[in-house]
Amino acid sequence: MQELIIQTKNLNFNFAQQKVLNQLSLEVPKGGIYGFLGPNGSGKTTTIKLLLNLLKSDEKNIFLFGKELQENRTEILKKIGSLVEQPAIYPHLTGYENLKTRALLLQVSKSKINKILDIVGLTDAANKKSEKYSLGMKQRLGIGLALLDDPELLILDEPTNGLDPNGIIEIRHLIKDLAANHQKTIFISSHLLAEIERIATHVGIINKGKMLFQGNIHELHSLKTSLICIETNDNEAAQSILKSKYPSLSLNGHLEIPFESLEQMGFINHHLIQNDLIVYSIYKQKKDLESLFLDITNA
Ligand SMILES: Nc1ncnc2c1ncn2[C@@H]1O[C@H](COP(=O)(O)OP(=O)(O)OP(=O)(O)O)[C@@H](O)[C@H]1O
Repeated sequence: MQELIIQTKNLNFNFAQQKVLNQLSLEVPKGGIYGFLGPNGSGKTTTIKLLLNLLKSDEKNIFLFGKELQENRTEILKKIGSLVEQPAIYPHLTGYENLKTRALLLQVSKSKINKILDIVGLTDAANKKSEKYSLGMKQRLGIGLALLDDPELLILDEPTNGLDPNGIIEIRHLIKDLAANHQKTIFISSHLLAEIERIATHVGIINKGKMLFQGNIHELHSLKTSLICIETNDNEAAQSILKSKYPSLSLNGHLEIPFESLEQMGFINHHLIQNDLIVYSIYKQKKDLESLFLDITNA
């Protein structure tokens, strides 16, 4: 079995009377990029704060690097770099100076700074005041600060929030590079399925504090059912012709029928033509993850 870097076992958490996390069991394997997906208010930040011991759970059911968090707090937290909400950056200092200040605090050698600037793509902007940085550059500096102590695990809370497309692409490349070339395990939260789909090796989907799906990205993809989309010269007539054989058929501008086989597509095409309809198009379409996510979260 794969080594788990983060594991929670039926984690619960309340804010006053509000149940925010409900029996949440996370399993984050070593070396992966785990996308933690959920709509706003679903409990992602609360989970992250619990993992970082910024919030405390009474239950001893959070394990990092195979050890219980409360009893091994110092040892565990030393191996984690994080970016939660805004990066803690001094705006009047340059990128280099921000890293140097943190390096002094952590007693990390200054020689690491240039390497980190290179990893996060800020070498050219190293001597620019960080207040002049774009939001994406600030996020990358924040990740650079989190990397200073060479953590094994990086926890990033919605790092692409508010970024322009270019900024999002740069963070995406950085995260992939950190996992592939720097042996980091990365836990990243997001409310954007398309974003997570592009980078994650594993996915957990939560809603209202409950885990709805957890698995690797291939398992998520295989959940997607394909549809046959059909356009004809008279979709309503086509609907009544096909309805008895395909009761789950739906009409959304075009006809949609769950895909079974290529033979089935051929049969439908033939059947419609035999009934004097003109078939403009008939094609197989994979249900996109966005609609899958809606299906799961509305379940
Ligand atoms: N300090 C707090 N006191 C009381 N309730 C809180 C507190 N922090 C969060 N909550 C509530 O807990 C629930 C989960 O919030 P959380 O921030 O964990 O969600 P999230 O998935 O990270 O959402 P977002 O993407 O909007 O940050 C929400 O209903 C929120 O209002």
